[in-house]
Amino acid sequence: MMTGEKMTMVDGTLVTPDRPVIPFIEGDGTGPDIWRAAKRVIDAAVAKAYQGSKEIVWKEVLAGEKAFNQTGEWLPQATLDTIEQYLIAIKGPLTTPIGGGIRSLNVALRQELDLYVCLRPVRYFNGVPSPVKHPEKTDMVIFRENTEDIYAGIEFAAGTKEADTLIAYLKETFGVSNIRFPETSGIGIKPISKDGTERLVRSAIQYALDNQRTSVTLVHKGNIMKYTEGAFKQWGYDLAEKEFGDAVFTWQQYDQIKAEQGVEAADAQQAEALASGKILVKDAIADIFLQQILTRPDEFDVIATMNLNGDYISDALAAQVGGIGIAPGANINYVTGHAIFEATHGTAPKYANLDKVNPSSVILSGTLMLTHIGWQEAADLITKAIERTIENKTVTYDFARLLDGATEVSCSGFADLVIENMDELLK
Ligand SMILES: NC(=O)C1=CN([C@@H]2O[C@H](COP(=O)(O)OP(=O)(O)OC[C@H]3O[C@@H](n4cnc5c(N)ncnc54)[C@H](OP(=O)(O)O)[C@@H]3O)[C@@H](O)[C@H]2O)C=CC1
Ligand SMILES: O=C(O)CCC(=O)C(=O)O
Ligand SMILES: [Mg+2]
Repeated sequence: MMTGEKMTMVDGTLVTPDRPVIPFIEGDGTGPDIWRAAKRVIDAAVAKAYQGSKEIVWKEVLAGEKAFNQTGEWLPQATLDTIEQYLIAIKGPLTTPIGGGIRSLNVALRQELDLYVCLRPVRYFNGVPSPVKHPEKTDMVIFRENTEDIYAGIEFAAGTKEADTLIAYLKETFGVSNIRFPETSGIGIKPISKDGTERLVRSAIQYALDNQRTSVTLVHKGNIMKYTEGAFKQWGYDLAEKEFGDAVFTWQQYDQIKAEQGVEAADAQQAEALASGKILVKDAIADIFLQQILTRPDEFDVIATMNLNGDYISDALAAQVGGIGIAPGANINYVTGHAIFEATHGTAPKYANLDKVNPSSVILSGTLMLTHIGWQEAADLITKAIERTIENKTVTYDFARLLDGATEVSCSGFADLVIENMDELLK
């Protein structure tokens, strides 16, 4: 049996041995198909980039249907303990039933390991069919808060003792009178904290600085949800100015200069700040943001937002660059070093075990993982090989159905071609 070593965090820096042990969760539905394909591509890229001097030692951990069938538990403690111990993991999608049954295992993993950033980069790959005229103008990186919001799962079904008690408490103690149908209302709670906002916005701005990005947009519905989403915006601006000082220029500063010195002075100071390379920290209300990412996507760069907005925005932006088949993601705690890499999409159950769907989202989540552990050469090799495979119009069904002259290949067939194209690139 192959032996490997644990990844470690030393003085805030991730240390990667040459043979790191990385736990993986296969996933439900199409998970096994796409995971098998992605694993082969990741292994091939590492082998080719480092000629055998580095290798990932995979360690399977169970979650979802496979875990339930084998252990009677959906998310065994042993899985959490193993990821906790080995720091980094990668997973296929896991099923969440609608309206009842178990709560999301995907969300549980993020909460249990306190993976507070959901990082979802959205970029265009040349040749991918897209519903917009200029998909290449979409190049954004979503920082979605991953532990709070309505997504925390604090909700009570209509007609239960808990819902009735909460509704009565709201009415009697706070004088709440606008629950339209109190007898038949379910109740959900939306916690948004200063701590949670600050660590998310801090990570987004730091990312923008480290990756030569130009702006960070705080996306919120703060006009309506004032003390949750509105507070997110306020805490975000305050954090930017307090912790990043001269490295940023905010719209809050712009408004202040405008109020004190007029619009021309504000425009001039903003122009000067941006010309000197400062990051612009701005905000957008979520509804107009969803219009503007379509009408003027080049005005947005890094996006910082709360959990539910981030969920919607991820799929909307993925569509602009060709769909969910090519949308990678990572759940990260930058302080402890824990991270779980996973596609943006779900289990697509109707395609399970057909060897059909696009494995790119999990493969590209693998490149995020390789970048995260410092193996950039292997990550770049995969990205270039995917670019070439798509340019050759050898694509899975999702792209083939929209692309004239395309050759449709299977999930595993796409992985084969990506691996072949790595060899071509290395010639
Ligand atoms: N992080 C996770 O593990 C996530 C889990 N889920 C869970 O997944 C389950 C199914 O969710 P659902 O809402 O149907 O969303 P899915 O993302 O699973 O699928 C929706 C549609 O997206 C397209 N699609 C998804 N994956 C691929 C792929 N790899 N290649 C090409 N096209 C793809 C398919 O479109 P088409 O029909 O047009 O071919 C599919 O029917 C639910 O239980 C949900 O809770 C959902 C999101 C994230
Ligand atoms: O956990 C789930 O089932 C859905 C989660 C989701 O859609 C997401 O995180 O993007
Ligand atoms: Mg989603």
